[in-house]
Amino acid sequence: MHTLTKIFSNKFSIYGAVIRFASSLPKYETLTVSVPRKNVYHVEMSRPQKLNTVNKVMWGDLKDCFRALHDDAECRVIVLSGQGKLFTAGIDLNSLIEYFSTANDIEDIGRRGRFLYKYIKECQDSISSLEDCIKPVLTVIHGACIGAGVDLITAADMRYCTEDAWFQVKEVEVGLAPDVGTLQRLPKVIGSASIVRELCYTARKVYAKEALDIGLVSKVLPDKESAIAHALSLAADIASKSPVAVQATKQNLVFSLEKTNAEGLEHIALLNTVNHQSEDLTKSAIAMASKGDKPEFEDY
Ligand SMILES: CC/C=C\C=C\CC(=O)SCCNC(=O)CCNC(=O)[C@H](O)C(C)(C)COP(=O)(O)OP(=O)(O)OC[C@H]1O[C@@H](n2cnc3c(N)ncnc32)[C@H](O)[C@@H]1OP(=O)(O)O
Repeated sequence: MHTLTKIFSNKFSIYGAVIRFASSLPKYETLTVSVPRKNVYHVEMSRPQKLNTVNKVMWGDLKDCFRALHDDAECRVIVLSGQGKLFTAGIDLNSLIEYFSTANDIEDIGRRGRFLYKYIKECQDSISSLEDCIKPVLTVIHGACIGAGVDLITAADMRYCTEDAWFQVKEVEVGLAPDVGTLQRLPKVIGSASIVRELCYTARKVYAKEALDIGLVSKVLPDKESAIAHALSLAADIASKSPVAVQATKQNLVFSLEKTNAEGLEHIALLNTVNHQSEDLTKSAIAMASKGDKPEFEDY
């Protein structure tokens, strides 16, 4: 057997798959990032002992991580999951209490309002970083996905869950109206205003089978291991395609959510005015026409 392993500065390649050394990956206190497949990045919420609850540090880490991956040319697809017994139990209620108590210490209503507004906007930015990231984000949900978890997964591109998974828009039960994305994105994800309102007003749990029936998830897998394997395999398939084409597709899908068809069409026409000149298109077309090998694409 000839030598198939090449050493680079911060990555190595085995059988053509470039794997980054863990030491060269970004580090976060509440997230773990790995590269299990070529160009596929796995982000895991890693506060299992705290049920992956979203505290102040995790709000910041999520935003920093997805912004970094947006700019990382080697990263083409991201899989997001949670370590431990469940995906996430939502916002860390202790950090929520701390935040309210800090707000209450501010005497003036105007200044208190400014403080609260800034906090909500920071949390919104953190969730929106998944949608703003130009790389497709697949989520794998096991156990429970509560409150802020629903905000998080609805900002992602695709959702897969395990048979034991359940989802809960729990905010009204803790005296809040959801304010970091669920009310905006869930209706677009599941398409039934009636079901969205029922879930948001009652805070009832949605179990895996119903989640599949209403289109919240694309597929239910038996357990976490098979769900992660399924997501990684899909991610690897997407990562093997032209990153120019995949990323323009996400950009235009996200843009078109808020726009008329005419505006969406104009946007993709402008994007493709540039992208039709990409070598990816030529490579793909030649491979298709000649029934040749699957093309390899440069990082983007
Ligand atoms: C600007 C605002 C932005 C975003 C707002 C988002 C709103 C939300 O996210 S609302 C949803 C908040 N989350 C919850 O209400 C979940 C509460 N937890 C539970 O219902 C349960 O813990 C469970 C997730 C169903 C798991 O149950 P179980 O397996 O029986 O474990 P427990 O014994 O209940 O919990 C273990 C341990 O974790 C602590 N904990 C659980 N959830 C939270 C939480 N969200 N925040 C902080 N701590 C949490 C729980 O108190 C236990 O702690 P011990 O010290 O071990 O007792």
